[in-house]
Amino acid sequence: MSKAKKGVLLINLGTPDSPAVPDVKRYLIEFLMDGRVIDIPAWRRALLVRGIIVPFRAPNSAKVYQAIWDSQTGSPLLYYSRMQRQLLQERLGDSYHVELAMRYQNPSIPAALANLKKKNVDSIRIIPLFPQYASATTGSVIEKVMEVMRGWQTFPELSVVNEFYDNELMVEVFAENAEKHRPETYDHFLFSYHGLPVRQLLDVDGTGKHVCDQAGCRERIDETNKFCYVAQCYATTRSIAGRLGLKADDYTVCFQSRLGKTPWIQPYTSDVLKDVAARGKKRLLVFSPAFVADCLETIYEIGTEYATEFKEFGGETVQLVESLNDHAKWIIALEQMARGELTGWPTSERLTL
Ligand SMILES: C=CC1=C(C)c2cc3[nH]c(cc4nc(cc5[nH]c(cc1n2)c(C)c5CCC(=O)O)C(CCC(=O)O)=C4C)c(C)c3C=C
Ligand SMILES: [Fe+2]
Ligand SMILES: [Fe+2]
Repeated sequence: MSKAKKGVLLINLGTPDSPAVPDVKRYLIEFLMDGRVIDIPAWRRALLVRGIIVPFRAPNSAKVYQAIWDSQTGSPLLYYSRMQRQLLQERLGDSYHVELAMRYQNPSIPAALANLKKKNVDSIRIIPLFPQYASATTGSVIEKVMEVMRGWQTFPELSVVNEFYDNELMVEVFAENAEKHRPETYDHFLFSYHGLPVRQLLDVDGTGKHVCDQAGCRERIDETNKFCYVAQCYATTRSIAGRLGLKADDYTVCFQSRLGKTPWIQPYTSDVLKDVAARGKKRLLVFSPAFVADCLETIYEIGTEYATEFKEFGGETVQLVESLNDHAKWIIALEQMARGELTGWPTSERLTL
């Protein structure tokens, strides 16, 4: 008789099945029809997404996906995610079964959960692959898992790693990857996180009125703002900057990938690029610690688009710091999360950063 196993489910955001326009359209529709991503009434979302955003955006997105798509390995996000799953399975050994899913498209969450069910696992540890908690990412993953499992008759023990923004090994890998580029040869550092509409943060403290600048989210993280994406992004930044010995003046935190006209978290990366170029900075080293794998947002948006913009503003170089990808220490961090050695809940000591 085979022995009982523990289940682990890694979940990242998702990528199209191919960079062809119909596949990119299907991906964008599933992604942007998620009410946690475009958080407006369903009928308005349907009109906006199906009638305006997807028809206009898909051809251009497809071109960008074609630019980053590898002829052998396909989407970088899926390639590194598969590698992370494989390496984690090797570290955990036979008593664990590790599945990978994407919130949108494939491999799907229903398929991964069906595999775990077939294995009759004792427990499932869900690890959304987003260091900082956001309703649009981790929240959406949790909601989808709940929706799929609703019909199950028996439930294994369930747990979720909500966030790992202050994971020491993660910080160490970003710092080591930066050191390969000789940070002393750069004159400024950016920490560019994926942005969010500001209204998606209003309820992070349960008041419905949260305002990051009043709550001090850029300066500290504590019991009052522990679920705030902005507070977690700044906390990650302080940890990486501290590990590299950077002073507050040496770096700027910014937020990229704005979509639509509503206010998103500021400062926007484009504005910061303009500002630092105007201050005479020529060489930028850019961290992207909202992602655990290189993807369209790092390789193309930072490595190509922002690099071009910075040159137009008078700068010279934008160097992206490689993401966690298949780094051995990152796989150990995943192993610790999978084994429950790190719950993802910050302890009181870790809260005072
Ligand atoms: C921290 C992770 C992410 C957050 C937060 C997030 C929010 C968010 N994203 C969009 C719209 C788009 N994002 C797109 C790509 C994309 N986004 C993330 C991660 C986060 N998104 C990743 C990892 C990727 C890349 C996937 C890949 O295949 O490499 C895209 C698609 C590409 C494009 O057309 O630009 C869109 C659209 C919104 C609206 C949002 C918050 C509400
Ligand atoms: Fe995104
Ligand atoms: Fe905040």
